[in-house]
Amino acid sequence: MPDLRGGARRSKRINDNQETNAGLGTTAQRGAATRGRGRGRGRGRRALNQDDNVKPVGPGTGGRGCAGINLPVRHLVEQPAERLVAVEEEGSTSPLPERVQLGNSPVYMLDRKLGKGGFGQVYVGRRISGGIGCTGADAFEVALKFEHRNGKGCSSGPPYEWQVYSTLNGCYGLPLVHYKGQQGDYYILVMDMLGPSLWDVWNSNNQMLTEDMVACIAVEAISILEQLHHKGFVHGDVKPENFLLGQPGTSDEKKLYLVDLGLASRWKEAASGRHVDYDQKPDVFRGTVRYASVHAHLGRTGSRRDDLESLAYTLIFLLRGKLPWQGYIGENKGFLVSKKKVATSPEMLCYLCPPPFQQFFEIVTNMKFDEEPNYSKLVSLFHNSIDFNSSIRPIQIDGAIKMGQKRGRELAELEDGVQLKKKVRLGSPACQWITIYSSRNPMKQRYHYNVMDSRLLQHVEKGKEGGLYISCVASSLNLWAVVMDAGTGFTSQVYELSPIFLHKEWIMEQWEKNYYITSVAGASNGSALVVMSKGTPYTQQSYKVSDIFPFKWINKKWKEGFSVTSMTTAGSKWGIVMSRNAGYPTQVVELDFLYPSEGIHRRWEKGYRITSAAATEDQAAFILSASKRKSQDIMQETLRTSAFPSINKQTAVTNLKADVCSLVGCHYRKCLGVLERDGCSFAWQSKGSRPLYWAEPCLDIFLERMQLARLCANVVKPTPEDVKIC
Ligand SMILES: Nc1ncnc2c1ncn2[C@@H]1O[C@H](COP(=O)(O)OP(=O)(O)OP(=O)(O)O)[C@@H](O)[C@H]1O
Repeated sequence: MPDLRGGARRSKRINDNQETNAGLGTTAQRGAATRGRGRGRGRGRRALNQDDNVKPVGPGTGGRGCAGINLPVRHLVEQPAERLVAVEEEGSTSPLPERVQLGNSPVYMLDRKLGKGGFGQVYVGRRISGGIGCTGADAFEVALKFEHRNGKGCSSGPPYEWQVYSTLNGCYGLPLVHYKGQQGDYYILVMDMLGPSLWDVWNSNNQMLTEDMVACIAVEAISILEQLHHKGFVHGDVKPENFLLGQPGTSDEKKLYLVDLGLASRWKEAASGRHVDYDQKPDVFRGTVRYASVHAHLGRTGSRRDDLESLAYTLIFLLRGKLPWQGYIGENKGFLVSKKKVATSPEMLCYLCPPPFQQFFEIVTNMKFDEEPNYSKLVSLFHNSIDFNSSIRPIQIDGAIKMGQKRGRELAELEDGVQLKKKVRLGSPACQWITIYSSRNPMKQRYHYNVMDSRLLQHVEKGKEGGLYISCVASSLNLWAVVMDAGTGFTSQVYELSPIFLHKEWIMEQWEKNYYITSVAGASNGSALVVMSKGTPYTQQSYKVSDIFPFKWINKKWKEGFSVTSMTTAGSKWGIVMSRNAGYPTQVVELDFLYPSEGIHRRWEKGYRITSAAATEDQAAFILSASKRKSQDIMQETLRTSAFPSINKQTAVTNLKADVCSLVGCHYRKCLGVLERDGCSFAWQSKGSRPLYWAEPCLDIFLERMQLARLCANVVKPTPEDVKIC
């Protein structure tokens, strides 16, 4: 994941972060290319093209928080990645106005500084005359938030936060905004003045808060978020610095407020009331690295679950004084932090915290993208930590009390709910095969696995004799898995097993002969198996080797009309092959530390199907494509197993409980299942809810093998009409 690691480096070394291209062309043009002159990517060129356009931007560079200061990375949705990087210095050195008057507002004199974030500076504004009370439009002191017109949030006009405040003004738990306008070089918000932030309180309390206090913060923060979510927004930057108490010495001094709506976004569309669509853009990060949800690190569209996950980190931080991912520095800080978040089990994270905090964390990290949080259930978790009948509390919990009518009942239901859900963060990595099965017309197919280098030729030659071509290759523990089948449409095929990942000279030689890469696998020792075929629809091809998942490069090539057609890894290196005319009008990527089950299901629902997959020890990436054909017609399922899913493993189809992946076997565009015995293979597939089978070479063998197949989940004995003889 390039942007999480934040730093594909420019490289002149062959096979390191290199992009190599090929296309159909004349011999003369090819000649030019091999002499290293051709850089064009248009038709007719085959040129070596070092990639000089992948630069570090995004989550990895995003979390630039200095020690103690957690500055957010902010941008508007859909802005290009290049514009996402937070700049810490103030937008300008223009002096702030000494007096502020916006429209018909009172005149305020600038007084002491209240705080400063990555985007604005906040000062006390004291009315030069009149004023009553501490809050409200007539208050004699207000908070003035200044953002310079050249500041990073104001490139296209007033800060985005203004729009959000316009919609949300008056929402429970948010400070009231009384005036807004531009004066000189500054956009200025006039709002109620508040007191110290939870960060300040934590700091002045020996960097530790009591359970009682944090439990009160928890329930009140949940109720504030509920109100905000109810209005259709998510906050997007929940952290101790953004929770403020009321002014000291006033009746609001123990009241909790949430400030800074600069990263707020809609989870619900204003017009239709529908939940916004799921998407993942791995080069987009919004939030503050220390408290951001893992989904936010991965560039997924923000939704209600993300605010709650950030709240969980906030609470644990206030209680324990530290989070396990503090202390990372450098340009890949974002990647390291998100990796650590996934690798930290709830038990480790909540060590020494009272049980409700762990339960809260487990519930919110289990939530689906569009799941409606059960706020009152979440509040009820802290029921035993707070004396709801006492009026003396470290933090007012008026909001939580109002919403808490159902607490008793919810608490009982909660017990089951917590236990039923599976854990998403195991804290330890696992090693898995991920096999992708797609329905398609009957055809002959064969697979070999645990193949040593020296045995590869023998298997491939045998398949070739039977008219099969390699359709898919993968590697585990330096052994190869090869799928060969009769339905590839290839007319000729070559392959090379090379100690180099990927062997450019050989690939370019084959490109010269009009072969295109059709599958590729890298082993952990760095060697690679590259298969190149004739008879593909491709007209041009380009590949890239990178130390990080090269999303930016992929994105760039998508815009040039290429699609990802093969993908693999060797150790931590990625190898991506992209081709023109692959027949995929659109592609999306799912990238995660775990198998991204929810994302894949959401993409499936939208008609995408997995067409490439690869994984390093840290990350798994899936490319899903919308096909020109109705891709909804192709059924697809994935299988995760600890060993290659050979016959015996078929029984485990629905019983797998594995969660973390680090190996990928990709077996796609094929049948739903493949069984093989005595050199013969047969496949089963299901159509709709009714299973359909075919077998070769004859029905008897098929039926005998069904004894095995019947062990498979969802497989029933076929009726004669179901059976087609090949
Ligand atoms: N209404 C207020 N009353 C008192 N202090 C405030 C108020 N609003 C903000 N502050 C102080 O100013 C700081 C910065 O404000 P805010 O978070 O809105 O700015 P920002 O630049 O958008 O911050 P960030 O970098 O977190 O996005 C807050 O952390 C807080 O300490």
